[in-house]
Amino acid sequence: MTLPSPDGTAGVAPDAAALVGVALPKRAHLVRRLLKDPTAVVSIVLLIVIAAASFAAPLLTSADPAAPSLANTLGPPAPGHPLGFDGVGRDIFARLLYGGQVSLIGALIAVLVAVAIGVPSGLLAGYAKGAFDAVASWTANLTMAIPAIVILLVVMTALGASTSTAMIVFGVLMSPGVFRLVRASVVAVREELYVDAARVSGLSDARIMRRHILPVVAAPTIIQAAQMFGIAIMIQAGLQFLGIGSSAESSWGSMLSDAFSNIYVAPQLLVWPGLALTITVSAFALLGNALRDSLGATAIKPSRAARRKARAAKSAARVTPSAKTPAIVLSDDAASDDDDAAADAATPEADVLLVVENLRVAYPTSGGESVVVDGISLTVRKGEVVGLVGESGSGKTQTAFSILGLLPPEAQVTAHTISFDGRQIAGLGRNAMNELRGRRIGYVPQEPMSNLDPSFRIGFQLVEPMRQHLGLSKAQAKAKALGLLARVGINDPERTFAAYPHEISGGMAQRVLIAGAVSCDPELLIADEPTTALDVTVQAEVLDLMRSLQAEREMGMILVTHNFGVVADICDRVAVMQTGKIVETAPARELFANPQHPYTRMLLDSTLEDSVPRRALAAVGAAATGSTAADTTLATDPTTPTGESA
Ligand SMILES: Nc1ncnc2c1ncn2[C@@H]1O[C@H](COP(=O)(O)OP(=O)(O)OP(=O)(O)O)[C@@H](O)[C@H]1O
Repeated sequence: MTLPSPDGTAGVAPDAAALVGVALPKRAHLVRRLLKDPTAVVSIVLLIVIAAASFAAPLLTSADPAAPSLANTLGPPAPGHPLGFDGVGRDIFARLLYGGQVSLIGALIAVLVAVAIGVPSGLLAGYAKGAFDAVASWTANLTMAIPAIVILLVVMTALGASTSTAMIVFGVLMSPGVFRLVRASVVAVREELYVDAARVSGLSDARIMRRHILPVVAAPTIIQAAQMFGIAIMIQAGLQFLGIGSSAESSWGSMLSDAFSNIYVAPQLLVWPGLALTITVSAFALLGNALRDSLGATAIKPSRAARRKARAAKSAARVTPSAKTPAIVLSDDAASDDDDAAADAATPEADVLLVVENLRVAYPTSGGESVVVDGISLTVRKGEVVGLVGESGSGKTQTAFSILGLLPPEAQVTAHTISFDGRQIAGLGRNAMNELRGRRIGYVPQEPMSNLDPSFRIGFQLVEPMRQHLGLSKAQAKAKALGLLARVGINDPERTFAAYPHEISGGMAQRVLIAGAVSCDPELLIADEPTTALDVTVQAEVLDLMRSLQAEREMGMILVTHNFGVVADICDRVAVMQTGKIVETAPARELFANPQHPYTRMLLDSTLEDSVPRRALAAVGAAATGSTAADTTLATDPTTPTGESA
């Protein structure tokens, strides 16, 4: 007896696995594509005819499929009995039609049970991971390891020979296949940056699941369900053939059984149930294949290059914000240090927006721990732009993610304080952080393309957080989104609003993300290398946009960068990071004029050394950005070293 393989990659739906991570296209597109595929059309027509004939059986024949007649035993076709009689004189045509009902309903029961168990458990296990995932995966493996036929025999013996019971049990036995496939789909998609972005924008887990995860899970599940239908029909016929199941029911399996008992005298009895089974099962298999082709071809996937870039960015940062965030342990002297930090700011405390004091982030290693942020302190005032500068691996992103509460669960985070607008946010629960992220703290990521969900239009992705955080109606949120798109310099906001991410350029995508980040009027914006992934000609424009948005909204801003050109262009104050420590903090002008720390001098030297100042690209560009020629050179021609610091 064939059951779905444990990993969902062979057995019931070998090809469904290829669709892991692929979103379900719009229904109209799918139907149109299916109708263009002759295989799909033939299989759908066949299935409709079979289902219609089965369920219209009382209209098509007046014969009783279960009434034996010794006088008609193995009788030939007769008026009203077009296919003749079986070994006990029952009408074959009636049995064939009513048998179709039993087969289709039985298969439907099995598939519904498998999907009802497999989909929710797979979603939960893949999304939440942890203990539930471990227990569910273990249970699925165990269930797959037990021979289905043995379980069916035991259950049927204990509960009675009913086809429905057998199919419910079979559905339970098939559910691990669905579970594995759904779990794999969820695991694949939850690692996508656009899911991280949705989390950063403060969307709840339920919404992320419904909007971003479920559409991706739907495609492979539908394909697998089509394949499971065929298998369930075969299994059900097999059980009936073996005599397991109700003998009062007409079924294709029991017709086969009867045909085998009379194989030497009336071998033609095999033809009708054999044909019915072959055609129905083949139609389901062909439909599954056609669905796979249609879903695979129409699904909108991020380009390979975008995926490669996203992977590279992820492995460089090795940060995977997860649904679970590590608890931030507050040091005992939190209150007093909080005050100290605010005092350090040398401005009235009312101006202080963010205070980070003595933040430390470490990861367990085989030999102990690796400290990636080592006791840093940072203050951001209202309306101030603080640059966090340092070479690759110095801990900038880890610092930003600590503030956003997005470090992976294995991170060990301690801090005297992380306070936002006077409120301690270190160690806040997920819901409380969701209230802050996206609403009061915006985030602009490094990888514009990967942070937009490829299966949703731009407009939808902009509107959703505004509706959730600001309680706007659809129309209000759309109006605001269009205004924002225009504000961030997108020429045709309506067109971009209606576009999918693959239909816009990287520069436009970054503008869209900036629009999204400021859409709920945050007081603090954290921008993690927002121009790194962009073409140099677009970098200056995007920086200019960020600077003007920041000024007009008086947002505090942390700008993570390794580019001193960007710092010169936009930052009021700069904190220089080296191997997890802040080695120097100074107003930007002072830092450039008189760097104190040797590491800062080294970074500045390596940025400026030997670089030939270029003329501004065009007077318009310089005027637009308000930059000097030297600024433009710095901003567009960075030569900052990128070696991993120890
Ligand atoms: N999950 C993790 N486990 C162990 N180490 C990690 C993890 N995530 C990040 N790190 C390490 O933390 C250090 C700081 O990483 P971080 O991403 O903050 O650097 P960065 O200064 O932002 O660099 P870049 O400019 O390349 O993004 C790096 O050495 C990185 O390898």
